Amino acid sequence: MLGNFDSLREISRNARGWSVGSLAFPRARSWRPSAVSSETTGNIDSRAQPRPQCLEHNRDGNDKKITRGVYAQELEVAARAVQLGCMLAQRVQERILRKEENAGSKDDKSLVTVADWGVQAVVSWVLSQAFGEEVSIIAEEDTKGLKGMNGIQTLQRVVAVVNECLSQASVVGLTPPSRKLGTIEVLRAINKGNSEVRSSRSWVLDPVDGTLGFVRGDQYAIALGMIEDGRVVLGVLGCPNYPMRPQWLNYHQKYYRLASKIAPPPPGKWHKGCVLTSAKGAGQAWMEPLVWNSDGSFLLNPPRVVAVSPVDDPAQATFCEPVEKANSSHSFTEGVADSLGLRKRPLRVYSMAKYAAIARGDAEIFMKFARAGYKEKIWDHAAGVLIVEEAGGVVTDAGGRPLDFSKGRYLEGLDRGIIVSCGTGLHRRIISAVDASWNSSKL
Ligand SMILES: Nc1ncnc2c1ncn2[C@@H]1O[C@H](COP(=O)(O)OS(=O)(=O)O)[C@@H](OP(=O)(O)O)[C@H]1O
Ligand SMILES: [Mg+2]
Repeated sequence: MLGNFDSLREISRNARGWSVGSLAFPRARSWRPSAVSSETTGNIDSRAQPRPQCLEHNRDGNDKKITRGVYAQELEVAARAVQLGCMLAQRVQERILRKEENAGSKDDKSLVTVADWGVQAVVSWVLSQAFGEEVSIIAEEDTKGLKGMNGIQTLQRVVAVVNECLSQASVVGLTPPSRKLGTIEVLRAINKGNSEVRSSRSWVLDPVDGTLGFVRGDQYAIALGMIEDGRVVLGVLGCPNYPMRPQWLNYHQKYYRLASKIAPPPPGKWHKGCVLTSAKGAGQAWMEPLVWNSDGSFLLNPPRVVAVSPVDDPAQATFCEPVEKANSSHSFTEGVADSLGLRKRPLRVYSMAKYAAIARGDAEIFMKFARAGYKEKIWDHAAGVLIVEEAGGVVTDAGGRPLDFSKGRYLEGLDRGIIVSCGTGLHRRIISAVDASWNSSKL
């Protein structure tokens, strides 16, 4: 196993592929031409863009590799880890909807499920295999809820789903562990998410962002970022239920599921689910569609470039916000929307799928104004901010300052709220509108 990130430069390449730590990546894994056909990608996006130049074709034409700057290897590992997390979470969500699994609550009364712990264990395991046991991971979950009489049964289900998922790691091009992980190993993997923040490099993980949406069968996200010297340098955002047709974002997933029962999507074609990726300085963001199989696994599709919307006229803009007004004041954003001249009704979506909507150009604005005293956590924003910025968007607090990821687990010093938009012109207008409405608001 490689001991540290510097060792990544020593990544070994051989005839079969390459490896990072003890993870082997087969040479022609997910970007074989067979997985690239329009049959499997479906009607991905009417705004689909030409293949990015960063997708290099090898001379034999049978193998494609992605080079995404200095963080290419980290991004590759992170994307695979999040894809595995998507598989795990989606299976648990199905079980919750079939009432075979349920959610519990944490000390702060927020929801937690087998998927929150399971995804954290899987992502942490993959990162440790790739970058060594001393990798620093700052993640949302701890193992308190897995202790005691009540916790032990949940823990058994977490261990089972983690092993179920890791046994299928080859779906994402990773080598499954040689034997099942034991309870102690799973607990250790989850606990690794409580590392101290490092000044050099720390991974930041929200294993299931938007847990409320998750248990309600709706949108949620798996968000993994990497912070280096206080700046987010890499982001991967898995959105397993993100619809191929963005207009479906307006509806709860239960309608989508109903429609899918009446007219099932053709097998092997993309209809929902994607993983967005980018790295600092790439100047681009990518989306990998997930083509779900009936057994809860998926086919990987080649990444394609996504970009923010070119719209800068507020009258044409769509703005998104959290579903729960406890998480962001709907009445305040209504006032801002009014004074900005936004005409469309707000798009209320659970989780960081809102960042995905901005990066993909499906919406132009995302605003979040939490109640006074609430401290935003870095894992709820890191991956989304990086992806939106690299896709051409802007993210600041309401004072127009970049979010500060250098102060530990929280976004310290945040001025009022978070504003995400597709461009600087629109962004300036939003900030002015927020200023104009602020003093008369009760926030
Ligand atoms: N009181 C309060 N105010 C502001 N924000 C809060 C608050 N409580 C929680 N959270 C964080 O919001 C995350 C969920 O954000 P969403 O945009 O998905 O909200 S919503 O569920 O659609 O309303 C949610 O992320 P998850 O815990 O991962 O679901 C929290 O980190
Ligand atoms: Mg969250």
